[in-house]
Amino acid sequence: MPQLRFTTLVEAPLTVAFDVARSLGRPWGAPLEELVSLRPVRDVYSVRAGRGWRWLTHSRRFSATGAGTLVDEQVDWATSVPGPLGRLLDLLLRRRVLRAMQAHLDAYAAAAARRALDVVQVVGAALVDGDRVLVARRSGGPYDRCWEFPGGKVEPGEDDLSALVREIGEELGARIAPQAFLGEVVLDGVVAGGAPGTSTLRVWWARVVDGGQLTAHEHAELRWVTADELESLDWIPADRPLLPAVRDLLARL
Ligand SMILES: Nc1nc2c([nH]c(=O)n2[C@H]2C[C@H](O)[C@@H](COP(=O)(O)OP(=O)(O)OP(=O)(O)O)O2)c(=O)[nH]1
Repeated sequence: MPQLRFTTLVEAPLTVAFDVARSLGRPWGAPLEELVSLRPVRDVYSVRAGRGWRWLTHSRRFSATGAGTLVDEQVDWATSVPGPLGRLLDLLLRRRVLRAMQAHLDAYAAAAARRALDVVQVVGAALVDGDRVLVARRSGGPYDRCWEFPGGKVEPGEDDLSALVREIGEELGARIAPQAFLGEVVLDGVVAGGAPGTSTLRVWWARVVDGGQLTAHEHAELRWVTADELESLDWIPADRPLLPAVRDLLARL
């Protein structure tokens, strides 16, 4: 069965990458049927009886990376003509799909990066020391007394890692070295006046580099916990999907 794959790295959080992809539509002239829509990680569309094809499906997977959202797309189709004529038709369709997707993806990546500028992002650190990770308890606001990853909002023009280093300096009085990207979750609450479900929290594994004492300048409490203690804490609910990645990290180190 003919098939083409495409990979695009979009400078936008998962939610923006997904929402912009959907608002732009698909580069096919025929009506689309939505088969799957799992915001913000996956969707699948199909087109029936288009020009020259019997059917065509277009699936996308959106995954978080430290550099933005990776969008993996796959287009599968079947032609209605058998034999050599069918093979020729397939070649023509392949060229058409390639051209349509390339134009679509260039416009898409640019539109998502532009939209990302309007969405305030949150970054957090999973600070590890030995077999423990630092968790911080919020003080005040809608998540009063809930546990979270220390961090905060990325300021306009700032990149994620600079924001992370700055926030941890302000909140804990410590200098950190980010090590690796751990994961991204959708925040269902309002962040900086934005629509609920638009901002995401992106968390990096990090180490404290200056070896000094950590001080809770903005939190009610700081605690170093083991992997086994993680689940039982009263976390901000949106953070929970990140806990398996933190457990894995602690098991690996
Ligand atoms: N830092 C952090 N924020 C989280 C987590 N989970 C979660 O939903 N949030 C939400 C709570 C807030 O709505 C938002 C972060 O805002 P913040 O108040 O910590 O940011 P900030 O330090 O930049 O604060 P400010 O400018 O408002 O003073 O993200 C988490 O694990 N860590």
